[in-house]
Amino acid sequence: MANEKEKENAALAAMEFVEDGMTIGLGTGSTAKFFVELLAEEVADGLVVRCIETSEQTRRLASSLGVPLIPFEQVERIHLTVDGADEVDEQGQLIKGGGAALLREKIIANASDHMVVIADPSKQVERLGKFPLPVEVTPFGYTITAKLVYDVLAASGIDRPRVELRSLSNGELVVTDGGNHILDCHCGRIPDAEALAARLSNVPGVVEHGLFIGLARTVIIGNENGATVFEFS
Ligand SMILES: O=C[C@H](O)[C@H](O)[C@H](O)COP(=O)(O)O
Repeated sequence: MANEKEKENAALAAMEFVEDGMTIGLGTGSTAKFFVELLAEEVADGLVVRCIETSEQTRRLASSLGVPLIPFEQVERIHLTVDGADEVDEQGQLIKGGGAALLREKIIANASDHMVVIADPSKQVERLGKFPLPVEVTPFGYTITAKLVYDVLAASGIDRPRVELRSLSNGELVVTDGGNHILDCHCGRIPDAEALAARLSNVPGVVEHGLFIGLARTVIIGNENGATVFEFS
C-alpha cells in the first residue's frame, strides 16, 4: 500500500536522529510501529539505546522485538521521542490520541529533549480540527465532563461541535491504559488551537486532551520515495 510506504519512509528518516546511548520515547500507532521495527533492527546490529513506551500496545511490540525498555520511574532524561500524529498543521501543532494513547504520549513528549513526529501526507492540514479531537476524561462524572467540554468548544468559536464517547464495536466504552474514557470532539475547524488547549486543561474531569502545542520540534512527512523534514523552534 502506498500509504504504508509513506509511513515507513517517514520512520526511516527519523532513524537519522537516533544516536548510540540515547534514551528514546517510543510512540504509538501504525506509523510509530515502523520506527520501533527499524530501531529493533539496529539494536540487533549492536545499537545501544534504552526506551520508554507510550502505551501497552507499544510495550508489547517493543518487547517482542527485543528493544530494551526501562520503567519510566528510572528515566532521568529522554533524549528523543518519535511518534505519529492524527493531524499536523503548518506550525507543527498536532492532534493525537486516535489510538487512545494521548496521555502517556504527552507526558513523554513533554519530558523529551526532542520530539520527532512521523506521518504520511494525509495527516497534513492547514488548520486542525477535521480529525475528531480526543479528550481523555475520568470515568467518575464523565457525563457532566462531556457537557462542560461541549460548552468549552462552543465558547471557542467552534460551529456546532459534537462530543461523542468513544466505544468499542460491542458498545462498551473504551478504557485507556490509564483507566479513563475518551470523548471524541467533532470540531470541523479549530480557530485557535492554543487557546482551546488551555481551556480544555481547565475543565475538572479532563485528564488530558489531544492538542499537542509547541511539543513537536521536527515533523517528517514521508512520501513514496523519501521524506520531507520540517523543523520548528
Ligand atoms: O493515540 C494514538 C496516537 O496519538 C497515534 O500517534 C496517532 O493516532 C497516529 O496513529 P497512526 O500512525 O496509526 O495514524
